[in-house]
Amino acid sequence: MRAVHFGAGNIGRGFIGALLDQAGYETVFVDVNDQLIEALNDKKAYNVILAGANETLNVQNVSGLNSKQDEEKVIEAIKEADLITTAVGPHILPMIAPLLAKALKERTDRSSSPVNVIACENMIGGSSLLENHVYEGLTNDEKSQFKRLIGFPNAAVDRIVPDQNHEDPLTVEVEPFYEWVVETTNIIGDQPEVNGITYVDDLTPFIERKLFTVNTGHAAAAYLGRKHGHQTIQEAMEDKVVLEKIQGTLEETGAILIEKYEFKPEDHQAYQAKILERFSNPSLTDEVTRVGRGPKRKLGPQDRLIRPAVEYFDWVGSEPVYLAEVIAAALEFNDPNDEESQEVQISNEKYGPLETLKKIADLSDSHPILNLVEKHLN
Ligand SMILES: NC(=O)c1ccc[n+]([C@@H]2O[C@H](COP(=O)([O-])OP(=O)(O)OC[C@H]3O[C@@H](n4cnc5c(N)ncnc54)[C@H](O)[C@@H]3O)[C@@H](O)[C@H]2O)c1
Ligand SMILES: O=P(O)(O)OC[C@@H](O)[C@@H](O)[C@H](O)[C@H](O)CO
Repeated sequence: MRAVHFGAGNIGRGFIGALLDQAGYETVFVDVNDQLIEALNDKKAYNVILAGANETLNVQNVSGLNSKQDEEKVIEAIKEADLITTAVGPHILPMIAPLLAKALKERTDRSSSPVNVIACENMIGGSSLLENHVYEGLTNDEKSQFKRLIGFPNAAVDRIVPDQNHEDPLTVEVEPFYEWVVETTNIIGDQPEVNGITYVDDLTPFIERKLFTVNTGHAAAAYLGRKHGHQTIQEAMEDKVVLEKIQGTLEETGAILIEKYEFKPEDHQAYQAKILERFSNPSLTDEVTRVGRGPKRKLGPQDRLIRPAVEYFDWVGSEPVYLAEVIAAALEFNDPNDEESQEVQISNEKYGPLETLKKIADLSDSHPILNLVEKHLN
């Protein structure tokens, strides 16, 4: 079986690539990083170290292509693929869509064999977003052909993979835990057979539980950790003041999730506890700058901070004070190497942080979250 995976980065190599190899796929990684592509073609294998578990997986049957320089080869690989996956980041999905569309058009012109495209990104509806971008340049006939042959099932992926620093650029150290949930609704043809994928009929509770617990908690640790002078998530978790605020934030998102999806409170508490333990994993060093990257995206209306903060008023009927503090810290997150954080800082200076927040988070002038956030702004 053959897979094409866009994004040979941390989650691409450390999670999706590893599971695809175990399931018997030959994987072509498509990326723009020449160092990674050359190393993949040179070695045809790489190591995934399970941090703290004393276990290393050797992932084989892999190769690399550059999405800009090897366009024809990417198209050929997509024509032959049994599965297509991505882990490039939500902002890159629109950029890979034109090449994907071109390749899928050539594929559907010649073959009636169906294929599924699974976006493994931290967002709600990642595959649907990619599908919309892929459909942008299609004629109505092409759209109906795609509807018949190309599935875009949405997914939730969970595994903490920090930024890497090894002599071999392909080696990747990951936490042992993982979860990959795929929605059956939009699958065309057979479900991809990958050990480790859990298929569900409705992804909504799974993606919301993951994004608004793992990623909201992580964002709290990163932004409040940075504010309190910490370099890593592990250091932030050791600071009692920060930890208490992370726990408070998770209680707020938990209250919404329990109410909305009727999760048993004790099950959700166990889920939260497991996540806090994962954040503290002493075998990992996860920089607050990685976890806090892209604050503009993370302050978006559907993302991990604003969506639960806004929903808290309706579902719980009181004020999300911890979420408000994290939102304020996200607005103040200043990493010179992070383009989005710099954009936010420039906007803060020009228009003020509340105006910046209103614009990024698409909030009305009178939204009650604004007053709560203001209390925590320096
Ligand atoms: N790292 C984690 O802990 C983790 C866990 C779950 C989900 N995710 C999600 O997975 C996605 C990737 O995150 P990551 O941590 O692996 O990031 P990363 O930066 O390590 O990897 C992204 C890869 O995409 C490549 N890329 C960029 N532009 C491209 C293009 N036009 N075509 C092909 N490849 C391109 C980059 O060169 C890089 O190798 C994100 O959506 C992230 O939210 C990450
Ligand atoms: O990848 P982002 O930027 O959306 O979020 C940063 C981290 O919270 C994230 O990568 C987690 O490590 C991951 O989602 C764990 O499953």
